[in-house]
Amino acid sequence: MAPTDHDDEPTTPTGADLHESSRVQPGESTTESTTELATVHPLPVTSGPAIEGELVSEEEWRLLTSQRAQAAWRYQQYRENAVALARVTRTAVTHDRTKRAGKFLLRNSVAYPFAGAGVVAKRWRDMHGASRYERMMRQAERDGNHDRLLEWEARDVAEKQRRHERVMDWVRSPIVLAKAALLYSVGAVVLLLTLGFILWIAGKGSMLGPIEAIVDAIAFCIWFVMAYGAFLLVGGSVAMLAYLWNLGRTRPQSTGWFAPPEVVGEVVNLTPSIVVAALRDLGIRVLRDAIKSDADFGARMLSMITRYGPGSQVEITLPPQVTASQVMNLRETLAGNLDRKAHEVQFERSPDSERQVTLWVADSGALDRKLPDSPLLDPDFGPVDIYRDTMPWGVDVKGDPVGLNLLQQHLLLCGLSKQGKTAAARSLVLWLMLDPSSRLWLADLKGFGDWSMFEGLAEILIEGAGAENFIATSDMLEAAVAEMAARYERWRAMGRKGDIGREDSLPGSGFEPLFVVVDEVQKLFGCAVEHPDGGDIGGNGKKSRAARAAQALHDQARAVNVHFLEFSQNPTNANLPAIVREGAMIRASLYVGTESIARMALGEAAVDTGAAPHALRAGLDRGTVVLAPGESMDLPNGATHTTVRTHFISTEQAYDVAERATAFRQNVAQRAVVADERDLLDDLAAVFEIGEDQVKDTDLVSRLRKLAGPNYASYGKRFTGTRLRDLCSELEIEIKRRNGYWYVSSHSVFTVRGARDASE
Ligand SMILES: Nc1ncnc2c1ncn2[C@@H]1O[C@H](COP(=O)(O)OP(=O)(O)OP(=O)(O)O)[C@@H](O)[C@H]1O
Repeated sequence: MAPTDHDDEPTTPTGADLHESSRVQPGESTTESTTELATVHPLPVTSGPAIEGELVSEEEWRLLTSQRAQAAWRYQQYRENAVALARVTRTAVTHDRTKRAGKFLLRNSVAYPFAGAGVVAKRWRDMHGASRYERMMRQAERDGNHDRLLEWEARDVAEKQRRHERVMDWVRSPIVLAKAALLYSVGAVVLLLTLGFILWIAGKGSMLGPIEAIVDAIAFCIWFVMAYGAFLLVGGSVAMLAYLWNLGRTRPQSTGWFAPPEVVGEVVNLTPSIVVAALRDLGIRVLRDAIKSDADFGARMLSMITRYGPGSQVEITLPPQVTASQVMNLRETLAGNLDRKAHEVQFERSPDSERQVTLWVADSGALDRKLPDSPLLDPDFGPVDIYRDTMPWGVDVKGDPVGLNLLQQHLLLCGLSKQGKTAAARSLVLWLMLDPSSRLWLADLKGFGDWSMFEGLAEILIEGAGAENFIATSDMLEAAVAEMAARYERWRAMGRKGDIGREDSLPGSGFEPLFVVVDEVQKLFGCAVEHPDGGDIGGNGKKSRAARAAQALHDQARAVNVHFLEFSQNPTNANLPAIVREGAMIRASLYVGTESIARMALGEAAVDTGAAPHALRAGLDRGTVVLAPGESMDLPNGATHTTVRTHFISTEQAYDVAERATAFRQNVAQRAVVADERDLLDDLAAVFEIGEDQVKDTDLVSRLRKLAGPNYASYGKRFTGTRLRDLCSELEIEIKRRNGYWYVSSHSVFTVRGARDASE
């Protein structure tokens, strides 16, 4: 009961009440008898016995007896109610569901119909104005197509003339129209009277019958419109609104703030409108104008958007006067427009056209997911055969494993300090050592123990900076040049020609794969130390002993199984001469500070086509390398580079792998290269995805490799798109060429396999 409520009904006192009332009389102080429990206030009863006894607190008593306390209590209740109401309202209004529902309502009731009206207005302007002609003329002018420009100019003039004549017709027409109306009316009356006369003669009606019938019909129409006009109006308006809503909903441009939830914030899939809007807002005027003036709002620039790994991919054909490089230079802006970070946006410019670019956009945060462990850490991994296997360095951003062919390739890996260069480089050398036939000469010019696990495995191990070590490293390079020359001589003396094969390079053959590795190589080329035998060690000219030796190795060592692997911090012209940089076939870079350093690390071609180690995040993308593998690896779609998240192998784990490599060498009997036989037809049938009609040959090669695993030699590094096509031709599987790419037909694969199975 509220404190101000009263119960006017007299209540019958119970025995206990009476007993109590007999002890406590009104006006009597009861303090003494009740001090232990509570203060008893006598209720203001004027006469008669107490009808009820109740224990109340001081506050309750005030509420029962004081008007002011009751008013204060009421106000407090109002305040609490108001605060609760405000809180509930705020929660409800700011709740995600309310926002979504609000956006849904506004989108469907306002944004779509208005957008649809915009489309109709644009179409109307196009149909009735000169804007279409002007747009086409501007486009032709941009394309430099003068014939088309003149043609559209002529059409524009003709259309303007036609429109002028129509306007003049309207000026002249009122008198003509009035005359015509009068003539038609008189004619109609005469006709109806004639008809009436015939009917009257025939005794079938009155003379004015037909005229009366026409008047009745007109009266009925007026009545119908007056009676049902409201329905017609509402029906027509609803149909019109539905038409505008549908037009607005299906146009490719986003409705901005009103857009459905999947196209703002944490975007998972790309939609054409998002890509077009992101391109439009890049700040390239020509691109923006081309999109705005396009009847399709720029959607025609895009191919179908497809899922690829943990992201989506789309091919973009830019309008004339816009180049892929212009867009790639605005990587950060584009990434921001797509609600992504720069490293989550990958470009591959088509080798065939400056205006074609493939854009891959990672799902938000997908590139920060944990990588699987390196296969090298599996205690059962190895021994490897570098003639057969590829090095499982990591996975590319699209989630495909990257296997690097390191045989007869020189390699350069660069990166800013503390980005994981040593770890990424060391995993390569660990893998090489898991082939018992590989030999290693190693110089670590930092000497912090990062490479000490190779003691016992490396025939030469130099650790530490300082003049002595620079001299020793320079000697090591020159010794490698001498070894190279000796191998050539021996090979010639043996009367052999052509490549050195696996059988020729077994341990003890003298042609074992030799890997000459220098970590922190920039110190060597940047040093100002003179060799005791004369000449500078560092420098970038012809006088530099180290640079001369490196160049000689790059030029000729590959063919005789001598490899040069360099790992360098921030390369500059001073510490990594161009003649040394350019000789490496495989080039890779971790995060570097600027595009110009990226160019030194990876070369102009890779950066020009979109490779961007400078777009990686310092510290966050440790171990992520942008790889330009040259011809050592078939990249899908003929790409020049890929981004690899390398598997991390810690220093302790590196010791375990090195121990395993040592054990393999102890029982060095070269294992036979036995490969399980696989069936290409079955494998091809397995790698086509449901609904795929045809797939590029190089994509199939990647998929087959993934299917068979890194140890299956037949799908190893020599298994290229060309090889696959040859095998398909032998099996009579249909291959087609389109836009410069080769495609294998899935239908043909299944048909050939079905025929084979039936004949078996
Ligand atoms: N792939 C990786 N994932 C996570 N952390 C890594 C990865 N690679 C390296 N790191 C960590 O980054 C730190 C630096 O690694 P590393 O020594 O390999 O870098 P660096 O580029 O060689 O540095 P510096 O050139 O200064 O020697 C190490 O503490 C290592 O634990």
